[in-house]
Amino acid sequence: MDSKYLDLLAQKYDSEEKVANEIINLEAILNLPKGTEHFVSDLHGEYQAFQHVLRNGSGNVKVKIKDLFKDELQEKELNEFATLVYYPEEKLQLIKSNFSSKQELREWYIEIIERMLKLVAYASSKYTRSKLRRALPKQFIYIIEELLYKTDEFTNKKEYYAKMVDQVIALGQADKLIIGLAYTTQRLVVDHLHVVGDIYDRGPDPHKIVDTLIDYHSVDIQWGNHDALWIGAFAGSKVCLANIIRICARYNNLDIIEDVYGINLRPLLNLAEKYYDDNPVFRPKRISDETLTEQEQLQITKIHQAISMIQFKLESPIIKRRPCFEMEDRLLLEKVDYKNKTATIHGITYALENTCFATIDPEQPDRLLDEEQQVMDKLLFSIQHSEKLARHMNFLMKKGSLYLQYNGNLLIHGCIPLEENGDMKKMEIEGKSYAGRDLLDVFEQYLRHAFANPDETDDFATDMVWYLWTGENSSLFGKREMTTFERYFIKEKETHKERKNPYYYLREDEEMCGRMLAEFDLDPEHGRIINGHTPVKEIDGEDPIKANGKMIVIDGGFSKAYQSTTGIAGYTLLYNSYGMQLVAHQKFNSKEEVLSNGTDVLSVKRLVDEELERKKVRETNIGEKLSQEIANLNSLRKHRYME
Ligand SMILES: O=P(O)(O)OC[C@H]1O[C@](O)(COP(=O)(O)O)[C@@H](O)[C@@H]1O
Ligand SMILES: [Mn+2]
Repeated sequence: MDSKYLDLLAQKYDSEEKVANEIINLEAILNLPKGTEHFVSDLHGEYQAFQHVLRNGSGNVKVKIKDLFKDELQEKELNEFATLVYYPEEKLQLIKSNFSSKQELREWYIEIIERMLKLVAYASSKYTRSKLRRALPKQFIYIIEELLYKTDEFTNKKEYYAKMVDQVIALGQADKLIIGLAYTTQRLVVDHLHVVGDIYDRGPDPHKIVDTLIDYHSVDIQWGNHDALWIGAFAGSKVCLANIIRICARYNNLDIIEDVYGINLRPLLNLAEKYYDDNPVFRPKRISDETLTEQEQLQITKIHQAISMIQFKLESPIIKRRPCFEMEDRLLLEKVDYKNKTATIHGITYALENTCFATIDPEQPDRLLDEEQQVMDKLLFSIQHSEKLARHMNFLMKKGSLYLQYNGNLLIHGCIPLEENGDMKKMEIEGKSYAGRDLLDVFEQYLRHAFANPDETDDFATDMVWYLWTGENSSLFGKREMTTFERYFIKEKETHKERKNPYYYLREDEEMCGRMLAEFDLDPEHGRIINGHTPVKEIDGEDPIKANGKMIVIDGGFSKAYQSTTGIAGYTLLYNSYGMQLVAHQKFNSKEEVLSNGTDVLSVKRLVDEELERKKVRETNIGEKLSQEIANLNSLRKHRYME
């Protein structure tokens, strides 16, 4: 071992006892059961539903409550208590309004505090005390620890404990203590969270999800295609920017752009008002409850058209300057016969409907009008100067990656591009050929380069981020082409089809999954691939657990827009020391509903795999790091304190 490193270590552990202490501590931790990992994906802006699964730990909180109290509490009381743990602030208000006397309330407090303490003790039983301490509400650490670790076999301290709780209540601190204990429980049931992509688009509150993740105790993200699109916009890609605005308009979410991220849409609106009219296919999708006025709908419809046409125009020069993207098929504006309103695609001529080509010069269909150019310049400037967006995108970059190997599993949003015969699909980039893991690594390098150089807007790296959104070989997209243009303007459904990469049927095969795991240096025998991106249609009998459990697809439709296709409201995956369980969530209506009638979203658990022996920290990624630390400490001990 490097002697300089030992010197540094010796500064921290400046006596043999200190070194020994730390070794004892770490060795002991290695023998604890592994922490619970929680996987979610395709959240698509559905903050409330996401909050709910986070707060109930995908049903884990309820399990713990039942374990502890099933003999003493009725079903209704169990549910009430669970709701108190999920939404302590609101539930406390509701419950407290039912008490008529102070005495009644006081008795209730005593009972609930006792119950909460039992729950925290149980939920933390597989963690160290120091980990529990970190999860406790700061202002109550001392009191909670006293109450949690009360060992009063000689009953000398009975009154002392009772007085403590009494005083908490008398001094008006009971609510805060209960709230703190509820959040501690939530935090303890999930040790680490994985978000397997697609936080953004379609739903109303992606920013609130990111804010929650920023404050979350332990999290990583595997970017989804929609997340990459937002990163791309912030990194300077105008075509990515046009796409995010288009999708926000389509789903009636322009306030995310305008109010949340502070981007002025006025110039775009002016342009839209000037060139566009009503158009049925560009009307916003009605997925939010609030009703828009006719005037507002019309405005969005016009913006939607304006930004879509800008998007189509912006795609063209990129396709032309990047032959390696092999996207010439997508030069659709050039395939249009503007006089006859038809387009010839793959040799077939189709009539175009609901067109909005007012800003198109048929001679140069991809030329932006000066006005369009100016609008995009302004939009790009303000998106790149949005402080809030900067904070959110920096976070996605810091915690995110294209894929992740974690505790033996491969986490990836979309796919590993494959040939039909199962070979890794090759892509030629700047004169070099890449496939499999190398391809994904080079994609990630470009994305990071683009992000680090926001002033370069037309360079290869920035174009590459757009390719990740829509290119055939993109591991995030995984389809032959994105048929946005066709779906707006052509009636014939055959043109809407987006052919999937062979990965999506090959992943049903166990051996193929093993090959992909091996490509990422993971053990095919024990590892699994955790995927998002393609909604699993339970409604049609599709199984999210594929390839004999080697492949788990957890896109179950948090996105309300997709729930009618999937038939459920999202999957989450839990991986604790006993094994893996997939949880299928039923439709989540609202927090208010949970609060008022105590009903929880019914979740159905399915066992993916049961460990024969409980998995320990030693066998995890963190365990590996700790073992390395132990080795270093042993070497310090040997070379500095024993020789
Ligand atoms: O349902 P919408 O809003 O039209 O979006 C459809 C588009 O979204 C995509 O499915 C990509 O989004 P996902 O990553 O959520 O699948 C495209 O392939 C498709 O063109
Ligand atoms: Mn996706």
